[in-house]
Amino acid sequence: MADINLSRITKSFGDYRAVNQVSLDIADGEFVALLGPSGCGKTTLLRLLAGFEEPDGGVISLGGQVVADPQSNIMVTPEMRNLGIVFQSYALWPHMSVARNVGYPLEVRGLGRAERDHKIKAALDTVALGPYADRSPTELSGGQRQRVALARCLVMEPRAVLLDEPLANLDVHLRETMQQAFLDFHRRTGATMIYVTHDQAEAMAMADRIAVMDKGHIRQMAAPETLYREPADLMVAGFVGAGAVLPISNVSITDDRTCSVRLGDTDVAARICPNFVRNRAAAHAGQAGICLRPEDVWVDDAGALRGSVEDCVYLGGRFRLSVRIGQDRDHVLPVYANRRARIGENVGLKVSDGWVFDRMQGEAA
Ligand SMILES: Nc1ncnc2c1ncn2[C@@H]1O[C@H](COP(=O)(O)OP(=O)(O)OP(=O)(O)O)[C@@H](O)[C@H]1O
Repeated sequence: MADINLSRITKSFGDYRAVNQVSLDIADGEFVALLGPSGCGKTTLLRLLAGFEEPDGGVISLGGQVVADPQSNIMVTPEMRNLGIVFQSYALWPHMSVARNVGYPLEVRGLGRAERDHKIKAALDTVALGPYADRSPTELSGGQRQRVALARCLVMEPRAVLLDEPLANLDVHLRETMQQAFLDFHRRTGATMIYVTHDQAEAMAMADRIAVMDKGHIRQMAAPETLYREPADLMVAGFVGAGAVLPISNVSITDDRTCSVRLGDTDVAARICPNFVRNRAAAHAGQAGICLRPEDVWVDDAGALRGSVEDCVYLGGRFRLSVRIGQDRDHVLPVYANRRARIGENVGLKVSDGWVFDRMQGEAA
């Protein structure tokens, strides 16, 4: 397997820049998710990596080999890049058995029967489909078909595996099972994996790091827990995880890591984004925002932050409320509670943590 480096990659379709100056370093064996809303450029970036699209500018390297560099007229074809690709449609041949589907790329390469059979068996065992070798793909469930597609990509011993929304066609229950199958596959093979999705829960559950994309740019690339706890900007804060971002005007910076924020009639201690500390002006220009996650806000009768309950959903073990707060009641916070609340009920809230950042950060991008 190989590391992957993208340096200032740009790709336009007509006047539209689908991928804009994207740089990424992915380590050998890493599982990276490309996450972002529809049309943000995820698939285009994957196609550029695979060699189905040629960049307008920038350099792509796989395992130290430059595979695309328009300035030097380098464009290595998809076949020569040796990448495994798994799409949401499984692209299996219905008239071939599972084993033949998996072994077909080896047949095309001209490998002998014995070597092929050995590799097919190993690949099917990796995705726990050994006993299904003689079946037709039409006799398999959607999840099993996707595992055949994974095995087919594994027999080629690719430098990396690219996955484009591979679970999009599966129902919710099967998606969870398959997430585990992908994780097992990653652990067993140590493959470098790049996984495109617009589903943040899927990305959070599987990836070592997530690159959040928006309008052709990478907004932030970090471990899932860092994206969740320390989003770099408003887009990331809103896209990753449940929570709310409230505009705030009264921020007292305590030190490089913490500050105190006025929320309603109460002061809340919060963590602070390093960019924000450097750009203290943001605090005074009305650009500051606080990101509050539901687990950091609790209903407490003694809480000085007051609001009215708009919604109450039982999650098993606890309730999730939507509480409207603010002088003009113009913000809604997702909040956890131990008891059911009435719609319209006036409740007190306690805030145990928050993340303060510049809401305008990256807006010009
Ligand atoms: N071949 C093409 N010709 C013209 N425009 C294209 C082409 N491919 C992609 N685009 C445009 O580039 C932008 C990015 O598309 P892309 O498919 O990369 O987005 P995405 O993030 O994968 O979206 P989705 O999650 O909906 O698949 C979109 O606005 C799309 O319409």
